[in-house]
Amino acid sequence: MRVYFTKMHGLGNDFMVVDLVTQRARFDAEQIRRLADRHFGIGFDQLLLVEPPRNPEMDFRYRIYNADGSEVENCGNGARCFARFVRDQQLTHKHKIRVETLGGPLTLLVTEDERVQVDMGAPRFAPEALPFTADADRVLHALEVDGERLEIGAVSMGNPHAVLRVDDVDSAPVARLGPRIEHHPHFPRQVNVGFMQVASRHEIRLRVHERGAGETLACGTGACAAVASGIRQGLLESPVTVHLPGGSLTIEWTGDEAAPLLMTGPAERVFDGRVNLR
Ligand SMILES: N[C@H](CCC[C@H](N)C(=O)O)C(=O)O
Repeated sequence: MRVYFTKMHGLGNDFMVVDLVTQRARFDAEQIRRLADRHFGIGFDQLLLVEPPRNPEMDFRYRIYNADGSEVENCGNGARCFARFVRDQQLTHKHKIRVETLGGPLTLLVTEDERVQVDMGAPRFAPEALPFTADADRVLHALEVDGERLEIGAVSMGNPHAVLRVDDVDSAPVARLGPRIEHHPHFPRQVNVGFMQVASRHEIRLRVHERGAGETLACGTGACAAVASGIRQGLLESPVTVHLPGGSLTIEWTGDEAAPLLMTGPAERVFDGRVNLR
């Protein structure tokens, strides 16, 4: 089966985007893993499938799969690329786009300069929202990893995030601790792991070891989770510029736990392609 796709990225977090409004195709986990491979396939961090909405009040549904084939609830950089894609493909002419995701509804605003602002919804700190095995909702949780006692912020942005404060992201033990926390038994559905260096009250540096994809050049939901945890700890004030290896995002949040986080950043097209699915 021949399928047309577009390769896109948000600050280097890269995606294969497929229009399933005008095309028909089915992707299983094995196929996704093969397509995600950067030597034997197309290569991407996540696959984004654009579908008609199930709820008539929404404009689209978009499904997100990690490179390991797992379906996930939310993808911040992916949401910006999705918004750019549906307008470029003439699937909509709206500037305000409502979309269904596994993690809940999102509202995307495409600005005149083609930047995209995403209402990422409110953060959730209750451990069961991630899910995370903990006795109570805390600003910081103790987590034992290979005999080391860590303190983490636990935040759900629809998808689960553990946020670890470090003095210097460049020397942070991302490769060693990322996978160990991702697969820690206290995270029954695994977890994305953010390593946050506080540069000022309005600026952080961040690296993210992503669940199901490894360290990526940027993570939108990870940026939101780090800012939410940092503001809740009294370390940060909105707006916060988040410097990731692939570039910077602006995150706004009033600190009211019912209020949504707003994320603004770029979305780039790289190339269009065609692939034959088995
Ligand atoms: N790896 C994430 C999904 C992609 C999130 C990231 N690419 C973003 O921009 O938010 C998870 O398993 O929850």
